[in-house]
Amino acid sequence: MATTDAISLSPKIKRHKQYTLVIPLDLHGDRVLLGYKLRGFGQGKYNGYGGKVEPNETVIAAAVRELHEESGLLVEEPAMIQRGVLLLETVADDTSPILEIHVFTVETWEGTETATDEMTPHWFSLSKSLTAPTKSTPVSGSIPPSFLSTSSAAEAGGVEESQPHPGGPHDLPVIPYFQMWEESRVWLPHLLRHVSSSEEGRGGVGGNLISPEPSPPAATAASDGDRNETENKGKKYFIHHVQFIGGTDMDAVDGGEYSVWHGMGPRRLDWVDELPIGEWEGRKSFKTYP
Ligand SMILES: Nc1ncnc2c1[nH]c(=O)n2[C@H]1C[C@H](O)[C@@H](COP(=O)(O)OP(=O)(O)OP(=O)(O)O)O1
Repeated sequence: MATTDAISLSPKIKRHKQYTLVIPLDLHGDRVLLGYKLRGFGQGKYNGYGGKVEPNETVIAAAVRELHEESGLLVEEPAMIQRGVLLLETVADDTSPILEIHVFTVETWEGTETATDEMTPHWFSLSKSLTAPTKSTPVSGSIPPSFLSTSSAAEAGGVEESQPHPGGPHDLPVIPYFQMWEESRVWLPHLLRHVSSSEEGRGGVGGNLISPEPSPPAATAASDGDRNETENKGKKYFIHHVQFIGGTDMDAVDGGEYSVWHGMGPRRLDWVDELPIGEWEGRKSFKTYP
């Protein structure tokens, strides 16, 4: 509980640097698409698709562009469903901007997910990924060899389309939360539960694949904003505010190295009716939210 209550954001003036992050969801197939980053910032991690918002580009146009460049999937702007914002701040370095990452999901697109030289696509089970696993959960061990072969091919330099998992959605692995950016294991299970519970009400998400009473959240998730999950139900967007204290990413494939963007410190996750996007637009200073 302390982690969500303790955050006290830097009163210093900091620039915001805008990014996008898009997570394709195949609700009827009970699947979530993530990319495995092959190079650059975040190499060796799974994540949604996204990147920097270019000067004179809108956030939503950047989301559409990055998704297409990195996955081959083509969506129209109205198909982008805005879900929330990550505000990531490092206190290990006074000069780094606040990363303002706008999170979207998409449920319809044209084209097929394709490996690029930056990302290889992987489908994960939606209903099995509603709770953040604890470190001891054998997440990567649950990924069958046939599933990994796409990534190996692309890592070897090939560009190849991912194939549906032969065993169908029931055989898809749990999202490997410990091979993602640290803050993802807090907000992503919340978002997936939020989407699933709204879909359940509409009779969606793979028919009966989502159990009507999902198993209780793991301890890590429970301390990060679950307290008000029931009362947050009608709210549309999340704001996840995290301070990093700097450190070594021990979960990285290569053992990790020191970075100001490691070491998740104080954080809070709030659900809101409206995102104060206007307030952030072009903003050069940073004030405590809310
Ligand atoms: N903690 C953290 N730090 C940095 N980036 C992220 C996170 N968590 C995240 O989810 N992300 C996301 C935000 C973006 O979607 C990507 C990072 O984008 P990046 O690859 O740096 O941007 P590009 O514009 O694609 O960069 P180029 O390599 O093309 O220059 O991760």
